Amino acid sequence: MGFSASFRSSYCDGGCFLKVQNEIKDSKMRKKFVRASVASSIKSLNIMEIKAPKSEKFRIGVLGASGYTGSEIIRLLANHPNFEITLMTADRKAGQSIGSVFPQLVTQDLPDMVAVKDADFSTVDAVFCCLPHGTTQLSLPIIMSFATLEFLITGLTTLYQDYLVRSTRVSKYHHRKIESANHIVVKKYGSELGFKNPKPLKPKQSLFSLITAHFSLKPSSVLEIILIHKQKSGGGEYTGMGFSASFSSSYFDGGRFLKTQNEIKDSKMGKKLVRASVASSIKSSNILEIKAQKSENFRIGVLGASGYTGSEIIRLLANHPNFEITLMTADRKAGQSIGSVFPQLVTQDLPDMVAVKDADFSTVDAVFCCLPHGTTQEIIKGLPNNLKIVDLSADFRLRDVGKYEEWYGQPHKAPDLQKEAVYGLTEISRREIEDARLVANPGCYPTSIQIPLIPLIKAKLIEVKNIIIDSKSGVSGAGRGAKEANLYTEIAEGIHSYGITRHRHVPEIEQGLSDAANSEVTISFTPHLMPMSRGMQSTIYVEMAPGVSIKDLYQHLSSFYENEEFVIVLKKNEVPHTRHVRGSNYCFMNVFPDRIPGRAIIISVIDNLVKGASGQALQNLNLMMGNPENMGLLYMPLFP
Ligand SMILES: NC(=O)C1=CN([C@@H]2O[C@H](COP(=O)(O)OP(=O)(O)OC[C@H]3O[C@@H](n4cnc5c(N)ncnc54)[C@H](OP(=O)(O)O)[C@@H]3O)[C@@H](O)[C@H]2O)C=CC1
Ligand SMILES: CC(=O)N[C@@H](CCC(=O)OP(=O)(O)O)C(=O)O
Repeated sequence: MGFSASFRSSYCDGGCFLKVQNEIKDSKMRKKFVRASVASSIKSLNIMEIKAPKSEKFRIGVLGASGYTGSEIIRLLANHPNFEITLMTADRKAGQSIGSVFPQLVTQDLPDMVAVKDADFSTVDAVFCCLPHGTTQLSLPIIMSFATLEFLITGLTTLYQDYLVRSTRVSKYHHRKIESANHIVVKKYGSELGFKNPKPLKPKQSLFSLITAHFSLKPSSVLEIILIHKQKSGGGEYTGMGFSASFSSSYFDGGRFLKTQNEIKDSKMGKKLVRASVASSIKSSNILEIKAQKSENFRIGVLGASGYTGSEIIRLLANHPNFEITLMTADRKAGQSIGSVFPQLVTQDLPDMVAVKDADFSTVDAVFCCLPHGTTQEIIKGLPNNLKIVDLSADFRLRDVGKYEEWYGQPHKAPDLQKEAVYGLTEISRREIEDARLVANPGCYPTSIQIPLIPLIKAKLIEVKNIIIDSKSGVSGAGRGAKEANLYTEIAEGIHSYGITRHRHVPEIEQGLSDAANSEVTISFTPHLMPMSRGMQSTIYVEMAPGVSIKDLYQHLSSFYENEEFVIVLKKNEVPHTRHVRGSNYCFMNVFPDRIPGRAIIISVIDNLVKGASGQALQNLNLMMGNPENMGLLYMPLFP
């Protein structure tokens, strides 16, 4: 699978993208090639219905789920197509839910953690053992005592390797395990050394000594050893996985594990249901063979690909099943490759960036416009009018052209287009966005503020006077352009307010809140720059309407956003943190009583580059192109 990330399912039937459950049920999907990666956390769509039956899944246990490597396994498996977590253990935190221990995983529907001694290993086919060394040896016998479990363990602790590999006292049971393995993969520092058809171990000989002798390695070598066993039930085989970040891809053809290119080619995979986790960046594999046809994709342009929001679009689209980037523009960096401008994207096979004036827009169906405000109106005016456009700049957000000129200090260069633009706060304006050609993606501060306030104002639960908003942003909010004010020395080790009473997001926020209230709303808004690269928090102080309680606000927000994929009202008293939404499209929020009677404090957090910009933009383009709204967006937050 791709890096750190999330896959969504795409179901393609002869090039026609399937939207509704019935279409999918009626399609020939079960016989045809399908490029599917199934997310486990889809709430609002009917995709659950078309998930493969449970019997096709492997049930996974995570021992030590309350630790960092355990939670990273959970993050990665959130989008794994056929590994489903059915058991999680913890020690001090046994009995707790994953969301209470790792709020960034609150969206995952998982069992509570139990103590290892209480775990029922008959509910799993494989385990990731993420326990501290010194405890692992004690835990493994408990697991191994379940004879029915044809288990495979990827040791995340050195001690596990000690136990299975270095120990001179390999038990008969382990001898049997090793000998029955029909393939052993040995890795050193991530590189595969190979090692097939293991020779039988002599009594008391450790596997480690066998391997080090075989490869002439020093006895001190640290190796990762993966045993591949034939699976007793189901007739297939399964493979172990590497250390938490390196997943092996699995190709199943009628339950059979495909190993070589020829086997893949010769298989009936082209006609059968294939559940594949497709890596975009694995060069050595032949996954490209089974990627969906290019013609089934929408061709996407990214204008301003060399900026922060542009590169975030590229990161998100790397795992999007039917949006393919065919055009990218830059200004100063025109002519360069994406890998030279953003080395973290070097694995992406993308066209070089060109200047907007040299771009061939006949090669795209839709564009994300990630340009500075002030440059965007003219550029969008010049685009072919069959293109769908999501504009991330502020140039089309204000309906009142006069207000734009007043707050942005320049004339509006495309007032006609302004009439057509739909303001893209997805959860609020979904219907209009679906039919729009040009969507003005909201600013990051306005997103974090309007998501909690609009439902409360519409329901008349809060007063519209005296709304005080204190917001804080990471520095990426200011873009990648070099500015003295954004030097490390200017922003590290301190915070400061800016744009007090005159920040250009004021009219945008007031526009949205006034629409909700059906009357003019004026706010107090003070943004702050924080010494962090991403993240945004808005702390909002409001006066409740007469007779309204905190409970009413909480209940209304909870029910308003109950079926929303990306807006999460946390449990009572839980404080939203920016670090719990980092890299994801989630908005976490909560409501707290103020000490002043009748007032409430609302806190909402987003990642300014994702829900505050590129993630919401992708949500919008998904809607405009008829995709499920969450497609390509189920990246779990990156924490720590
Ligand atoms: N950063 C954030 O958190 C958010 C930003 N936004 C908005 O999204 C837009 C993009 O922001 P961001 O990515 O941060 O900005 P960056 O400054 O990081 O990137 C700007 C991009 O536009 C290109 N560009 C600059 N000037 C011109 C021009 N005159 N003609 C054509 N291309 C040009 C740059 O090319 P080159 O690198 O070659 O100079 C670069 O690709 C802005 O309007 C911003 O306000 C919205 C929400 C949040
Ligand atoms: C930290 C920082 O400088 N943030 C930007 C807002 C980023 C954003 O969302 O602005 P757009 O309206 O351009 O989309 C600012 O205050 O101007």
